[in-house]
Amino acid sequence: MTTDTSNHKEEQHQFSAEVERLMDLVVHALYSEREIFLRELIANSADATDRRRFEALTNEACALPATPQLRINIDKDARLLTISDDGIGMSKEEIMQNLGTIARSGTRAFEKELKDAKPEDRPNLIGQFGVGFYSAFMVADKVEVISRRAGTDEAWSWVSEGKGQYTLTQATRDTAGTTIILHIKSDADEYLESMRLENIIRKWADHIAWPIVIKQGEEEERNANEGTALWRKPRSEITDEQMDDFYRHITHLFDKPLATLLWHAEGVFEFTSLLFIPGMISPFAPVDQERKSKVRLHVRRMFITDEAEMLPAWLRFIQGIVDTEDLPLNVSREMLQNTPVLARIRKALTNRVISELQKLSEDKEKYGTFWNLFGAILKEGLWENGEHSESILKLSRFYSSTEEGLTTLPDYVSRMKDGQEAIYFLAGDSKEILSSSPQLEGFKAQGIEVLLFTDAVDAFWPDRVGKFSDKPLRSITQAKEDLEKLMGDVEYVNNEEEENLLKSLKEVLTDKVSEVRTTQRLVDSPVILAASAGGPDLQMQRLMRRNDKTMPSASPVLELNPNHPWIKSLVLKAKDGKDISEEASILLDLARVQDGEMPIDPTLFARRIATVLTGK
Ligand SMILES: Nc1ncnc2c1ncn2[C@@H]1O[C@H](COP(=O)(O)OP(=O)(O)OP(=O)(O)O)[C@@H](O)[C@H]1O
Repeated sequence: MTTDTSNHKEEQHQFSAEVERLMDLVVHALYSEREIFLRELIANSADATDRRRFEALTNEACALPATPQLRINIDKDARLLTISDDGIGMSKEEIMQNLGTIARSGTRAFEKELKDAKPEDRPNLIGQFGVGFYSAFMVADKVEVISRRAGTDEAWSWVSEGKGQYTLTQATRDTAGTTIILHIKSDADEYLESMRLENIIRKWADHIAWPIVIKQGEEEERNANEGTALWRKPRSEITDEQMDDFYRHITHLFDKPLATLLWHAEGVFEFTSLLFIPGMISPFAPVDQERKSKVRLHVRRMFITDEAEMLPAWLRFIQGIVDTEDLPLNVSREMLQNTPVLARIRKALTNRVISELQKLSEDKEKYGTFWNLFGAILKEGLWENGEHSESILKLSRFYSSTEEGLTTLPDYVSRMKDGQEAIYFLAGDSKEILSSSPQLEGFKAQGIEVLLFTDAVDAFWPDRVGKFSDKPLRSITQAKEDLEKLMGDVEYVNNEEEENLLKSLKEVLTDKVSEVRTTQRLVDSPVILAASAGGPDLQMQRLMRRNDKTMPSASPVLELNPNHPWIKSLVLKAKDGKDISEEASILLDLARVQDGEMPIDPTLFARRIATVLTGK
């Protein structure tokens, strides 16, 4: 492979300012770990080869050579380290785009993470921010890239010393692919030693499915990776370190997995899967809107796609790979959607993951960590209310009004009181708001446990699922009759003066509440909101309104505690024919605030309170 620049004009280009800053960061912050440049370049070459194989499915002009390889060549005298692949290559525009600008803008985020990360975690940040290529400048004072896009005849050479600018020249390359030539720095001799490079490859790139061959001077070419994909080995032959490295490689995370599942399925259909429950949430999760499983599908070790949705969306926190023998290498997109083989693998995987979670749940501490990270996602499966609902319900953990820490539904059921027919819950924004909510007062007084639902999805799934072990799930904001029943028939009849207050309040709040009534469920609080008869749970309505401001809502019921001194004084005020409209508004706003909602008009609310406190 030669660079023929004699007949071609050189073009000078400036790096974007972000690239320069990043290069500087990468080169300096990671200097002590500079061997990872090789991992990054090999990963890029392997990705490029995967992409070419995939593109060849629909475009014959991109077909791979018979034995695609990643080649590493060492020329000690010239101090050159060359990494060359048969990958997809880059056009001139792609070179400028990929090696001159930053795809994922985030220099500042990168800088911050680098500063916060422990030194041993820093190398993994590189992959995460997509700045791997620039790590070449840790060991090279000049880098040349010669690339020819598959399906084209044109090759381009990119050359840079990593300082502000690069040059582009038209070049020649016999076949499609990319060659990267590193002019090794004077203090980086070690990277001109084949043994050293082989060690790095064994450490970082052993799982790369494409053969990596290494050649030094006149020496024989040697295979540097075992070419056995890690997941194909028995667990006993994989060290924990290799496993953790592989986890970081495919997840782009920088911790250790919470749980690892290596499964060689044999029988009717054969596949291997290596799945991880991450120990952290990806920093990109909040911007990653795609609610889909990204588990990678391989066929006979070759990467095919990460869009085959190998697991249901509610297991999308699981990462890893599935490798099967039962599909052709040139599997088409359509096939990915329709083939019964994949449907069966998906089903088997889902069942296996669920049983793995059941196992994990025996370790209370670990499962607690898992639950805090991913419980909310898992519960989305309840909303689907499919065949796995029962299992997910058993795997679910909840806070409770009476128990320390997290509890389970079976445990709740075992604690249910005589005569208690339903499983009661209260949904809201946080455990703190919920555990001191006046909504609980009546149930507490009756010694009834209430589960505290704190995830947004909790406002929705109970309606879908309906019951657990034949016990209906019921929000206490909809449980007026239940509570009355539990309290026995101590029916409270309003006196005429109380009726009068209720009527006046209803007149003032006419368009904001559906009803004003007294309640016996409050002990210490004067007022509370309840769902209107047959209406949806209050938290569900709140969440829907937060999403869509124009959402019409069912007006709630305002319930008063007739035994509370403030309500008693209002009864008298109304009896004397005095204006109670200010108090009416305050009552409603207080009830809203208790549930973690805003007053209808916060400023007016503040003013009203100030006025009342001033005694005017
Ligand atoms: N050998 C190669 N063949 C083809 N394209 C390449 C090659 N090396 C790099 N590129 C292109 O340059 C881009 C930038 O590479 P870089 O290593 O900086 O980041 P990345 O690969 O996108 O991110 P990450 O390091 O997280 O994988 C790649 O996305 C790819 O498009």
